[in-house]
Amino acid sequence: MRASLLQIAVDEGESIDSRREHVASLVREQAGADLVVLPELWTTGAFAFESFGAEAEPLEGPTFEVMAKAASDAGVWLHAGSIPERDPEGPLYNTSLVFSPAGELAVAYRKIHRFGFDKGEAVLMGAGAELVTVRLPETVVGLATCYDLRFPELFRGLVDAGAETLVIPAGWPERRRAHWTLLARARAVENQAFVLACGTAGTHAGVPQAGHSIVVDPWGEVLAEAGSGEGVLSVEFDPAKVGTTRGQFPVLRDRVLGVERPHG
Ligand SMILES: O=C(O)CCC(=O)C(=O)O
Repeated sequence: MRASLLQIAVDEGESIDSRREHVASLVREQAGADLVVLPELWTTGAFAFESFGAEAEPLEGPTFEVMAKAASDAGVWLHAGSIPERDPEGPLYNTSLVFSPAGELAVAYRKIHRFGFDKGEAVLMGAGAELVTVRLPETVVGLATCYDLRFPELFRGLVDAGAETLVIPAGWPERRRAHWTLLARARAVENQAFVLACGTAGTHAGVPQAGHSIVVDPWGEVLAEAGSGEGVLSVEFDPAKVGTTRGQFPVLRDRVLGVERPHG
């Protein structure tokens, strides 16, 4: 299976319409890949809190339309990163969109863990409440977004739902790059799954981004890692390695559930 992670920057001098077209053309250049992945909130920038409200879109808004077409033009599965979604009935959400090679929406995932403690996304957006997986021809993909990476129980839930490949778009800051690579490898090792984590390049809203998109195999080996600048991280991997790793070193089988917590 071949995946391309598009590590793009959010150039504040470029309009969002123009960025959509530019990203769509990068997706089209990946024709021949099986899966293409974009970062988190690449229309606004994950830290451009003040533009979330103004730039939020309905699920089937302009980013949806442009990305659906790009997926079908390229004939690829497209994880189109996330958008600030405006739910007409509720709050904003940080919502990831996955399109099939026919350009149809396969699944949408609303980020469960919002980042910022008492500020930013944590107060401006609602929390998703559902784990989401999607079956591709070669593997079952489990979805998570950026800060979700810090919460292992979410990933264990995805594995229990059948996930073999964990795809994580992000706008992770450079300041905590060491956590990003460490946690990506930890999620791969503990879940015996592939991790495809696509970060953002450059600086937006004054926050330098880590970049360093990374692909890790179920044994924890790094198959590919980007630098900090813009670029395409392309990688070939064998999804069957999940089954062989889980069969030969059956850690997941040894889970002990429901251990009592200490009292007092
Ligand atoms: O957890 C972190 O250090 C970064 C998380 C983040 O930037 C986000 O979720 O947008």
